[in-house]
Amino acid sequence: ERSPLQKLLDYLLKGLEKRDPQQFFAWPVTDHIAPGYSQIIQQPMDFSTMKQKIDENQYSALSEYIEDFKLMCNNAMVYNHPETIYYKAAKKLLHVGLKMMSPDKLKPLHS
Ligand SMILES: NC(=O)c1ccc2nc(N)sc2c1
Repeated sequence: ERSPLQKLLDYLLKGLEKRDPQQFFAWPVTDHIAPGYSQIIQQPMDFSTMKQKIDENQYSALSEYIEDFKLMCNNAMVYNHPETIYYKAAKKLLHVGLKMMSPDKLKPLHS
């Protein structure tokens, strides 16, 4: 049932989740833990939602998946102030994640 793209996205998700050991990005952010979140962030995203979208074959290309990853990290850098651990974790995750998924890193898998 898993297409090659779904298998690639599963593999990349595992790599990205490893870089979020505190699980700040594992689940949807609630207004309970983050006051006013749903008013400030119009398009929430988290790893569990990305996993669900992989399983439901909602990604037709790696680029769409990378957009959700960037959305997730950027949301955290909008809602949280720069001095917070959440902002800092998001900034780091974004850079490490994009490096992981860069064309030169993925070329051997593509050939
Ligand atoms: N991903 C986020 O923006 C995020 C995650 C966890 C969390 N916990 C708080 N008390 S604020 C907060 C924000």
